[in-house]
Amino acid sequence: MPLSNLIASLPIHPSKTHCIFRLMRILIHSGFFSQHNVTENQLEIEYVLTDASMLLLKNNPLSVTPFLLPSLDPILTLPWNQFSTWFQNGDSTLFETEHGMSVWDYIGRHPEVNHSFNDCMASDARLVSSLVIEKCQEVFNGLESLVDVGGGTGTLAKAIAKSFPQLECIVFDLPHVVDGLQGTQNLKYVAGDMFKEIPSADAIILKWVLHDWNDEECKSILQKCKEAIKRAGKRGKVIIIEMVIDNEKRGDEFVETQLFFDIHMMVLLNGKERSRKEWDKLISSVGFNDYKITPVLGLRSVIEIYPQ
Ligand SMILES: C[S@@+](CC[C@H](N)C(=O)[O-])C[C@H]1O[C@@H](n2cnc3c(N)ncnc32)[C@H](O)[C@@H]1O
Ligand SMILES: O=c1cc(-c2ccc(O)cc2)oc2c(O)c(O)ccc12
Repeated sequence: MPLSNLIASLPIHPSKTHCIFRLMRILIHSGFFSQHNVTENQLEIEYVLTDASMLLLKNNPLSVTPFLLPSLDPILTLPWNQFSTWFQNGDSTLFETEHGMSVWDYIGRHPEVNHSFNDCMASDARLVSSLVIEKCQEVFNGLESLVDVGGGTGTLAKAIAKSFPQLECIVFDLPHVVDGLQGTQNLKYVAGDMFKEIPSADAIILKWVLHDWNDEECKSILQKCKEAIKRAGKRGKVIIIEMVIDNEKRGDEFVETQLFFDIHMMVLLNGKERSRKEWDKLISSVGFNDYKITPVLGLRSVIEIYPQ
């Protein structure tokens, strides 16, 4: 779209029209638009969407807007003002300093936030599911049963159950997340607490769960996963979908986004993004002796871990 059309189609005051060129200039610089033509006349500059901005379109089924918009909610932005207080008190997160309780208690007590959080996660899971199914088919070969632990409202498990109809899938999450949700022929919902007991299966999937917790909590979750796959009788595995911070192999902007997400986890959830070395230490500390990292999901990787 030429700048002249863009200005004409926006409901802005005439005194502000010159600001659109400057806004578009920084959006080009940050990769959300590119310039289609070369011209000396600003009003004739034509802008086109990039891969990044395509993901923000409302009518794109893989749109990430439902994930990004809640991030601007004051419930999530106000805790960022608490760094100074938080560094001097004993609270485990800045979220707790701001709201007086953990994210999980807050979500459990506010149904509208529970709803928006689950939508946010479902939006991310839609994008990741399409990539996992397209690029990681072999991860699911030979499996008969799978539990998506902390699987939210089941977006990822539903996509896997549909693509692999021989696979019996369970979405396991807290009662306020899964109660009342309807399963399908090869997918059911089970409510419970992953720190107590996880249903048995050949494989456990943990997408965006471990980065919510500290190392000790992750060890307890992985221990419960190990017991669950042992009870199923086969060798089994745990499939983790998370970031692997790898400064040596990745570009600066890529690592910067991962490091920023790490601070997001510090603000909200006493969790963290882990480097290759930290994953290695965590995985081996729970007696998983073999693992494979496949970095095919943009900022995230598929990490398959196997018990002894
Ligand atoms: C960040 S969300 C990830 C959701 C989903 N895996 C995804 O990536 O879209 C973490 C999930 O863990 C669940 N969770 C938190 N504590 C849990 C517990 N003790 N037992 C089971 N699930 C839990 C939350 O309810 C939430 O759905
Ligand atoms: O990006 C997020 C946001 C949240 C979140 C949203 C709404 C709330 O009231 C609290 C937290 O939680 C996240 C999360 O648990 C995660 O694993 C990744 C990203 C986010």
